[in-house]
Amino acid sequence: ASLNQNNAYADGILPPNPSEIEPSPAPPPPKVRNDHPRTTSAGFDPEALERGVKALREISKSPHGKKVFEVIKKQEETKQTELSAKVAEFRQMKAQHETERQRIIYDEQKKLAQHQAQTKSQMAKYEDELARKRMQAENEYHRARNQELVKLQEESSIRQEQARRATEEQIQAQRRQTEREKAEIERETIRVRAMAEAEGRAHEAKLAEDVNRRMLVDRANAEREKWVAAINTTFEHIGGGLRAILTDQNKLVVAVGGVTALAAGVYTTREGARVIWGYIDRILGQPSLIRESSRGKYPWSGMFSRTMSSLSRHTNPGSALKNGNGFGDVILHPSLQKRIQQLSSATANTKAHQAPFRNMLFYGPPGTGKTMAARELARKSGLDYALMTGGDVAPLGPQAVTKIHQLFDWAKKSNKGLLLFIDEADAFLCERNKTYMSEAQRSALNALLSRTGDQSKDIVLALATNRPGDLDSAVTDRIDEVLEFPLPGEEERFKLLKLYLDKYIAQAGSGKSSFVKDLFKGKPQQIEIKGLTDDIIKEAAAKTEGFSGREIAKLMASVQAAVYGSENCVLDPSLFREVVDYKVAEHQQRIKLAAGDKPIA
Ligand SMILES: Nc1ncnc2c1ncn2[C@@H]1O[C@H](COP(=O)(O)OP(=O)(O)OP(=O)(O)O)[C@@H](O)[C@H]1O
Repeated sequence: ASLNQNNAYADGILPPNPSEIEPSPAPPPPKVRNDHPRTTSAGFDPEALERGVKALREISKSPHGKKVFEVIKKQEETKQTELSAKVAEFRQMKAQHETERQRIIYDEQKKLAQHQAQTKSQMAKYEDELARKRMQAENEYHRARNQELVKLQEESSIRQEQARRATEEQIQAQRRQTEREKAEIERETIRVRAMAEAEGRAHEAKLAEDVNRRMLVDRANAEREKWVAAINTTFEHIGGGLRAILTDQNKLVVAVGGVTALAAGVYTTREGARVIWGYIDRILGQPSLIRESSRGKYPWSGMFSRTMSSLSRHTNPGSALKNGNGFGDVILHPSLQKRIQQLSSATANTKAHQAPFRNMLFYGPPGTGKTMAARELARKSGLDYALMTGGDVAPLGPQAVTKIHQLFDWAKKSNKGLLLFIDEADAFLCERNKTYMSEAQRSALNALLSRTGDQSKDIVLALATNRPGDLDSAVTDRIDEVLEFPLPGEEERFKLLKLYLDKYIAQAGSGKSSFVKDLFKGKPQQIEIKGLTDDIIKEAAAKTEGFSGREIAKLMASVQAAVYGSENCVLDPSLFREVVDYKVAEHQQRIKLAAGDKPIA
């Protein structure tokens, strides 16, 4: 039985049972109270053993002893049978386990195969996808390339078109140039003819003059002889006198003393006059920084011009109201004009109430009428005005500070109050921490700042600049009114064209031009204007978009020159249009050059 049991353990069917491996101990005998235990020195109590031996002896003596052993044997056999059944049962279970394991392995392998098949199909799908994407990318690339090629072709055709247009324009420009040259040659021919005629006339005059000259020479000879005789007589007298002086010592001393005293007197008078004049000039004269002033160089020098201007205002009362709004010859956008008018009346009232003046800043592109507006503003507000240019300060070097103080001292002397207009203010009043600014310039700016620190009752400061952003912050802080002067709009250009047409062409050679000019230089030739309607001028105003007031004035001066260069001094629409077109092309060319473009050959 123990052998079978051991086999079952070895097969792993039965778990080892300690109770079965060790023989089960005999049931413990009933405990008897031992009041006097006999124990050895090692603590062993042999009493229980003795009781067991006694019980075994009793069993062997008993008649049923044999039976007891047999019962035990039978019990042992029953136990072994049970154990064999259990072993068989465990073997069956093991077989079942094996079957189950095989099934699981089979299932696992099946799953693995399925998984592999799935992976394979996914791989195939992925590769297919990749191939499709590759094809798509290739298609995209081809399409982009095609587009690029199309674009390049388009650009090349545009370039060809531009080149064709440029060539056409060049041909046209050359044609225009040829026409202009032809006109020039014609003009030159007329001029040469006129000169030849003039020369002929001059030759005739010369011949007549020769006869006159001969007569004059005869008369002059007679006159000369008369004078020579007179001089000879005079020198004879002087010689006699000198001889008398040299021979008489007293007379010689008196003569030498007299001449020396005379020379010393002349020298002293001349130097004294120079010193006194310098002093008067310093006290009363206009500072050198002022380029133009309504006060004149000396207090008395403006009298004549003031009288003349008031006379002309009386004889020609419309002169100040030329553009129909009482603003002289200045043509501005109505809103700007209104603002300046308000400012001038405010300034006039300020002066009447002895209140401090307000400083102004005019900014905008060059030639838009800033200086003219400042002059008009001063005139309308009843102030004197003085004009200086910021660019004049730097060349003065260390003297600039003195000159600035001199300027403000002079300005303070005006009884009416003075509008000090500083043109190109950015050249002088630019940011102080700029590296290229010299020490002298910085000091001059500081001098101006110190003189304008408080609100003044004598001086209105009006600054004009094309670059307001460059001004020093301390300067802009002193500004009360800021006015922008934009390029003239179409309506303003029309008015400007009419104004300068009237000034340079209609009035050219008429009695309205300056009296003094007429007196000394002779009248210019009168120009005849034919068929120049308002519509043609409006057309020119539309074409001259982007022109400043100065450019329009120059355009009309060019029209005047073209008219004088023409055969009969007549201004007709075709000549007017020709000059306008030429000037517009010139303006465009200038803009292109300014933008860094190359000029068209
Ligand atoms: N608004 C305008 N009305 C009439 N004429 C004008 C006007 N603007 C400019 N002009 C003409 O241009 C010339 C220059 O004008 P002005 O000196 O007033 O311009 P500006 O703005 O002060 O120019 P800059 O900034 O170059 O000093 C004038 O003499 C005048 O012939």
